[in-house]
Amino acid sequence: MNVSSCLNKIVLVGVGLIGGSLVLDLKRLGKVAQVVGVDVDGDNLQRALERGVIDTAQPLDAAALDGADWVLLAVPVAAMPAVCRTLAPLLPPETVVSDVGSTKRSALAAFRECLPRHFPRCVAAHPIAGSDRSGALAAQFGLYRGKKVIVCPHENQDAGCLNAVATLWRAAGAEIWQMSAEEHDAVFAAVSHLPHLLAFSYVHQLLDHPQGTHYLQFAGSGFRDFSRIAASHPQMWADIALENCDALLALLNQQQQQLNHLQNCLQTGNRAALLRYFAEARAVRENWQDSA
Ligand SMILES: NC(=O)C1=CN([C@@H]2O[C@H](COP(=O)(O)OP(=O)(O)OC[C@H]3O[C@@H](n4cnc5c(N)ncnc54)[C@H](O)[C@@H]3O)[C@@H](O)[C@H]2O)C=CC1
Ligand SMILES: O=C(O)C(=O)Cc1ccc(O)cc1
Repeated sequence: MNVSSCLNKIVLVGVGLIGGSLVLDLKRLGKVAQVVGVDVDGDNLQRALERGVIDTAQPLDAAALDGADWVLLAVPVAAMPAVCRTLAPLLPPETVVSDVGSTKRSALAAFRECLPRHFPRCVAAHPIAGSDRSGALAAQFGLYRGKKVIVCPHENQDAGCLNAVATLWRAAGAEIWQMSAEEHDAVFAAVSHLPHLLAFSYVHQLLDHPQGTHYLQFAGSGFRDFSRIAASHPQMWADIALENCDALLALLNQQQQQLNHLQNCLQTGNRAALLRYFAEARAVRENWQDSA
C-alpha cells in the first residue's frame, strides 16, 4: 500500500464511531478514492451512505475486496475471529489488514489463527479516542487530532505494513505509540477497562437501591462526570471485559482492597488516614490533567 499517494480503496468492516471517523478524515484529506462499507446493520449502512461516511455498501465478498489497499476492521472485539475467517479466502495478497479494537492480545490471536497466510500484513492498532456514542451517525471529523494510537507489532510483522498503517493514522492527526499487545492490555485494563466496570457497578448500586430513582433526580455534576461512561455501548464493553478478563480480575481484587481501606477508615473514624488518601488521589489527578 503506497500511502504517499491516494489509496484506491478502503474496505471498512464495522461502520461505526471509530472506523467511520477515520475514513471521514481520510476522505476529506484526499487520501482515499473509494470507501466500501460492510456492516451487519443495514439501517446503519444506510445512514452511513446518506452522511457520506462510505461511498458504497457491500457484503464482505470477493467483489468488495477486489483492488482493496486496506481492510480496516472496526467491529466489536468479539466479532474479530468470525470476520477474519470470512476474509481469509477473499483477501488479495497485497492488501493490508488492521483493526481498532480495545483489546490487542485478542486481535493478534484472531489474525494469527484465522489469517495465518496474511499474518505479516495484519497490524493491530488501538486509537485512544472515542466516546460513549456509537454507530455511523456518531462518526465525526477530527476525532483523532492530537490523540494517541497504540500499535502492537507482532513476531511476523511486515515493517512496511506497520509503517503504512501508522502513516494513515498520523494523517488524521494521531500520535503513534508502540508497545507489545501484553503491555497494551495491562495498561488499558488499568486506565480504561476498570473505570468502565466501576462506572457500571456504581450505577447498579443506585439501580438496586429502593429509593435510587428518586435519589437520581438530585444528582449533580459529580454524578454526571463519574457515570458518563456507564452510558457506553453494553455489547462493546461486555466483549472488552471478557477479552481482557485476566487483567481485570486482578485489578478488581485490588480495587476491593481499596474499598476495604475506605471502609476501615470510616469505621474507625480515622480522619488523618482519609485526608492522606484523598490528597494522594487528588495530586495524581491534578498532575495527570496538567500533563494530558
Ligand atoms: N467507542 C470507543 O470509544 C472506542 C472503541 N474502540 C473499539 O473500536 C471498535 C468499534 O467500536 P465503535 O466504533 O465504538 O462501535 P460502533 O458500535 O459505533 O461500530 C461498530 C459497528 O460494527 C458493526 N458490526 C458488529 N459486528 C459486525 C460484524 N460481524 N461484521 C460487520 N459489522 C459488524 C455494528 O453494526 C456497528 O455498526 C470496537 O472494537 C471497540 O473496542 C476503540 C477505541 C475507542
Ligand atoms: O468515553 C470515553 O471517555 C472513553 O474512554 C472512550 C474510549 C473507549 C474505549 C477505548 O478503547 C478507548 C477510548
